[in-house]
Amino acid sequence: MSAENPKIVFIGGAGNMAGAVIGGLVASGYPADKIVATGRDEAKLNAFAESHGVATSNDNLAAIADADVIVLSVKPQVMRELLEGLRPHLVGRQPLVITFAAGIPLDAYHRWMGEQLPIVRAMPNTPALVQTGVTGLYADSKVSEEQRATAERIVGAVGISLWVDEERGIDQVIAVAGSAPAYFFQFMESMINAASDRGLARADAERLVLQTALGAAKLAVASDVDVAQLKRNVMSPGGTTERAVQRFEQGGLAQLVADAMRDCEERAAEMAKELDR
Ligand SMILES: NC(=O)C1=CN([C@@H]2O[C@H](COP(=O)(O)OP(=O)(O)OC[C@H]3O[C@@H](n4cnc5c(N)ncnc54)[C@H](OP(=O)(O)O)[C@@H]3O)[C@@H](O)[C@H]2O)C=CC1
Ligand SMILES: O=C(O)[C@@H]1CCC=N1
Repeated sequence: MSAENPKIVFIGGAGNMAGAVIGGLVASGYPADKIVATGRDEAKLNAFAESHGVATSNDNLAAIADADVIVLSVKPQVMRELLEGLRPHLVGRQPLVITFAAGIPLDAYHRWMGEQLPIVRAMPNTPALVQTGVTGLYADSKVSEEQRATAERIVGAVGISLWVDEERGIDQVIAVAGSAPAYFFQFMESMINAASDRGLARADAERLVLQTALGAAKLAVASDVDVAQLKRNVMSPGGTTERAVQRFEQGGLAQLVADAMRDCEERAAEMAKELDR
């Protein structure tokens, strides 16, 4: 493996998640000529090559032939068929494999792909595209320290990362980070719709809501105090914010969020069970 910049082949590379990571990697200065994105849809691949400056291919086998790192980023439901096709071409080889898929345990990859392979489960999120991603990482003892460092370096180029000690930790990362951009988008969407229903021009509502979300997140990251205190700092006694926050509390927002996160985590475990049916 080229220690400096390993050749990374993203299978499913023009999809949402891998596309975001590739976009963030290239923007971080990772050489585009060390990245290949594969897929099946030629038009989509051509558009991706054009916009990201990386090589693309509809031939997974040719693409992985000299790969140092293979990133798996297809939907979980098509993973098994994909990997059983790759397996004969990986005999005697040990590229580092990194998988983004939710709900597929490491032992399934070893069964489908080859027991010898070093495999890292990574759970990124789409803000990787703007290098503000979060990635949970899990590996077993087949993965060397050097390979762990390589995985960490790749995802580290698109945001922060966190190793979890147990595989179940990846499902917790899904609930709190992998799926979570969608929670915030949903909240923003609801605010934009409500403001627009109340007569604010939609474009203005969008601008104000997005900037407020960005400002709140930046402030929380930069601040020494916790988010509960930052919330209180906005709430004047008897004022407007207090009234809005009371409405959230009466509506059970905290419990609703906790239930949604539990559902998310449980779905990951359920997906793992579905593999064996
Ligand atoms: N989206 C997200 O926010 C996150 C997703 N993930 C995980 O990432 C993985 C990908 O999800 P996501 O990006 O959303 O899905 P997408 O459907 O956007 O991307 C999957 C890509 O896989 C390609 N593909 C399908 N079959 C093959 C094949 N046989 N060979 C090569 N490419 C193939 C598709 O390309 P084509 O159309 O050309 O077939 C498609 O572009 C999933 O396993 C998901 O669990 C993890 C964290 C967050
Ligand atoms: O919804 C999903 O299953 C994937 C995994 C995390 C985000 N998207």
